[in-house]
Amino acid sequence: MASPAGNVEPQEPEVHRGLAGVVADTTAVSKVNPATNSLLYRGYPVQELAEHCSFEEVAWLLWHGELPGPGELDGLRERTAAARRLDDRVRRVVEELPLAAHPMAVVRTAVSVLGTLDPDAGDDSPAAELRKAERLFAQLPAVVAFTQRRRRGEDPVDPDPALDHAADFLHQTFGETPSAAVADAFRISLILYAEHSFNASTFTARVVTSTLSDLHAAVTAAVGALAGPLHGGANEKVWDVFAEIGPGPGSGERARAWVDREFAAHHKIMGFGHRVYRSGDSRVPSMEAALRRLAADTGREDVVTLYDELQAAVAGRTSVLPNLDYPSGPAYHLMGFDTALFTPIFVAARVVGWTAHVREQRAANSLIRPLSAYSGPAERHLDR
Ligand SMILES: CC(=O)SCCNC(=O)CCNC(=O)[C@H](O)C(C)(C)COP(=O)(O)OP(=O)(O)OC[C@H]1O[C@@H](n2cnc3c(N)ncnc32)[C@H](O)[C@@H]1OP(=O)(O)O
Ligand SMILES: O=C([O-])CC(=O)C(=O)O
Repeated sequence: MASPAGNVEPQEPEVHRGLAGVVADTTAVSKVNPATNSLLYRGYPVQELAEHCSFEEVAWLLWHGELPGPGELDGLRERTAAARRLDDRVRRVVEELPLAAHPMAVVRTAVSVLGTLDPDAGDDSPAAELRKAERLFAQLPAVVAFTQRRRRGEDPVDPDPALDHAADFLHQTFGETPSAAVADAFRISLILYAEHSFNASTFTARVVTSTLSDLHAAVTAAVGALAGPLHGGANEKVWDVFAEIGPGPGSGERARAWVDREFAAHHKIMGFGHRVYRSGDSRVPSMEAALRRLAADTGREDVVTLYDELQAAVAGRTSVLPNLDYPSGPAYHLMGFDTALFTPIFVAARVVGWTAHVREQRAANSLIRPLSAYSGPAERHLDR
C-alpha cells in the first residue's frame, strides 16, 4: 500500500496461530477428511483395516504404501519378533529412573537410549531408517510392559515370538495370553492410533527430521509432543474423569453434576473436541464398538453406562463431539492397564505413523522454518 508521500508501507503479515488451517506440505501417508468424516491410510479406510488386518500388516502399509505380500509379512513378523526383547542396558537405565516418573518420560528416555544402541546409529539411509523403524516398533511394547510391571513390583516377562505383535504386547504386560475380546480390542486400538496426518506429534517428528537429524531424535521429540493433555495425554485424563465420577448406580446424576461444574469453571472436557474434525472423529465408532464388546466380556456394563451418560451430559452443553481418546481411555482400563500407561500405548502405535512421516520427509526434504510476526518492543539502545 502506498502512503501519501508515495512510500510503500510494510504489510502486516497474516498470522495463523497454532498453524490452524495452514497446509504445510503434502503427504501420501494418510488423508483426514472432515467433510466426509473419513480417515484413509494410504487410500484404505481405517475402519476396514481395523476390522480385517493385523497391526503388522498396517505397519507395512504405512511404511511402504502397499499391503504386504505373504513373504513380506512373514519377513516382517520374523524380524520384529526376534527384536522384541528389551536390551539389558535399556532395562538398567529404566531401573535407575524414579518409580514416580511418569511413564511417558520413561518411554521418551528409553527411545533416546535405544537410539544410541541401534546397530544402524549414524546411518540415515532409507534402508537403515526402515530397519530402525522396525526395531523401535518391535521394542516399544517391551518398554511399556516393563514400565507397568516395574510400577507393580513385578518381574519382566519375556516376549513370546509365537504370538503376534498386539497379543504379545498384552502377554509381556500381564504375563498371560489375553482373551480374544481383549486381544481384538487392543489390536483395533493400535490400528486406529497408528497414524493421523500432520497432528502435533507427527509434525514435531517432521520438524526434527527436516534438520536432517536422526530417526530416534525425531521419535523422542514426538513422544514429548504426544504427552500433553491436549494431544495423546487426553486418554489418561478421560479415565481420571471416569474414576472421579465413579461408574455404578447413580452415575448419570453424578456425570451431569460433574459436567455442570466443569462448564461453570470453563474447563475443556478431556476426550472431546478436535482441531480438524468438526462433525465427529472418524475413528470413534470402531473404538466405541470394541469398548462395548470389551465391557460385555469383562462384565463391566457400568463403564459403558457411564460412557453414554457422560457423553449425553456433554452433548447437553456443547456441540463438541468425542475424539478417539474418549472410548480408548475406558477400553485400556478394562484391559487392565494402569492409567499412566495409556499414552505410552499410544506411542507404541503412533511410532508407525511417525516413522512413515520421517521417511517421507527425508525423501523430499525442505527445512521447516516458519516466520513470526514480531510483537516485542520497538528497536531501542542501551543507555551506556
Ligand atoms: C488423539 C488426539 O490428540 S485428539 C485430541 C485430544 N485432546 C483432548 O481431548 C483435549 C480436549 N480438547 C481440546 O482441548 C480441544 O478440543 C483441542 C485442543 C483438541 C482442539 O482445540 P482447537 O482446535 O484449538 O479448538 P478450540 O480450543 O479453539 O475450541 C473451539 C471451541 O470449541 C470449544 N471446545 C473445544 N474442545 C472442547 C472441550 N474438550 N470441551 C469443551 N469445549 C471445547 C472451545 O471452548 C471453543 O469454544 P468457543 O469458540 O466458544 O470459545
Ligand atoms: O490429528 C490430531 O490433531 C490429533 C489426533 O487425533 C491424532 O493425532 O490422532
